[in-house]
Order: sequence, then C-alpha cells, then structure tokens
Amino acid sequence: MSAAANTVLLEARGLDIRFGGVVAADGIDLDVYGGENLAIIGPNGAGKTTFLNICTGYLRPKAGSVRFENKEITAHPPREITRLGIARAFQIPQLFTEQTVLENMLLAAASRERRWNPFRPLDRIAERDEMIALLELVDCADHRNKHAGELPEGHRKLIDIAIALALKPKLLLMDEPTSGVASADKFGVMEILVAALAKAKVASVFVEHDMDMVQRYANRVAVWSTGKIQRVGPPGEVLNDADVIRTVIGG
Ligand SMILES: Nc1ncnc2c1ncn2[C@@H]1O[C@H](COP(=O)(O)OP(=O)(O)OP(=O)(O)O)[C@@H](O)[C@H]1O
Repeated sequence: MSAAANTVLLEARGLDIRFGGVVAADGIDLDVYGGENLAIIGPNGAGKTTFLNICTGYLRPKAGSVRFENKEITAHPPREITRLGIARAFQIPQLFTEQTVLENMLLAAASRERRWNPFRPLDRIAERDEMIALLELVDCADHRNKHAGELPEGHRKLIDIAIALALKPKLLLMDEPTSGVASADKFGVMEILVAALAKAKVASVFVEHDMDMVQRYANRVAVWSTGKIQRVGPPGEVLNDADVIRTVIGG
C-alpha cells in the first residue's frame, strides 16, 4: 500500500436503501483507506453493486452519508463525484468499439476537459502523450491503433481502466474487473491492473465473485449479506471464517 495508507479516503455511514420489499442497504458503515484494494464479496442480490451506485451518486440512500476526503458527497451528481476523484469501471467495458484504442483514450481526455466540440482537434500532443503513457501503464500501448472491438476482453478491460485513470481519480470502484475474461488470462489481467493502480496511487474497491482473485489481490475484504456488512478484514482471515464459507463461498 502507498504512503496514503491509513488515511480514510471514503467514509460511508448508516446507508439505508430499499426497493419495495427488498433491503439493498441496511446500515452500511465502511471506511476505504488510501492505497488499499478492498474486495466486496457476497451472494447475488446482497447489495454490493448498490453500494457502488450510492458512492458514485447513481442512487440516493434513504438514510446515511458518504464522505470523500472529508467532503459530504451523498447523492451529489455522478459527474461532480467523478470530478472530486471517484471513478467507476463497469462489468462491461464502456468503449466505442468502432474507434481505435487511442481515439477512445482521447475522447476520455476530451470529456475530462469538458470539451465535446467535434470541430476542435481531438489530437492534442500533450494529451496524446499522456494517454499513450496511460496505455503503457496497463500494457496496451502496442494496441493503440487497433479498433477497440477487435481486442480480446482482457485488453478491453484494461483499456477501460486506463480510461478511468484518465480522469485522475484517487479511488476506482469496479464491478467484477475480470468477469468475461478467459480464465487463463484472469490473473495476468488483474496483475497488470493492480500494478497500474499502485503506480498511479489509486485505491480501489472491487466487487468480486472469484475467491482466488480476492485472496491474491485484495488487502481487505468486506462481506455483504442482505444489505449488511457481515465481516471486514484481511483475506487470510475472512475467507477462512466458517460463517463466510457457509454463506458466501458455499462450503
Ligand atoms: N434500481 C433498482 N430498482 C429496484 N431494485 C433494485 C435496484 N437496484 C438493485 N435492486 C435490487 O436490490 C438488491 C441488491 O442488488 P445489487 O445489484 O446491489 O446486488 P449485488 O450484491 O450486486 O448482486 P449481484 O452479485 O447479483 O450483482 C437486488 O434484489 C436487486 O434486484
């Protein structure tokens, strides 16, 4: 973990949200520390994605608060939360498949600068170099002139992460970062991803169903169960807990 470890980056307190009779968050308290990789595990429908959606402003909790670097961000617009330093990567990479990898990156840079005018040149030298450096960080610079649609899923995931990093976040929230990646490639992709986050000094929270991935890449694990956090701790302890094995891992 980086020097920022032990600094609380994100602080969630008392989050509650219900959808009809479904309890998706029921008093969620969680701190995320600078430099850490925190995995969220739990059965389907436990409320893991709901938590990410609240933290990024896509859902407004009925009660509770989220603070980021000591600023209240609860239910702030997603764009503003992104600007403050929380980025999001989804299960399905959000790429323009007909554009090249570099064009996708340059569009991300333009969006970051809130520059959408198509008549202004996209290809600015400083930004281009910065975007290529980000592609290098995720080991994808050699693919920059290929169409995003022709690359295997593992590369698309990494490029999606590079796009998220273009927003210069301090925290990246990810929904199953390696889902859809061939099992032979999963560890390689995650290895590059985690190294890129460490180098960019970005903390992460990732929802994960693959316990080998959690064991190897998370510094801490939070276990979700029907809208509550059942347990938080280092993977070595949490993944060997009898209750966690029974309710989540299925032993
Ligand atoms: N916008 C919404 N409207 C209605 N119900 C919702 C909404 N978002 C989530 N839910 C419900 O809340 C519960 C928690 O959903 P959530 O997606 O957070 O679970 P999860 O733990 O991420 O599950 P999975 O592992 O399957 O992705 C589910 O029953 C889901 O159907």
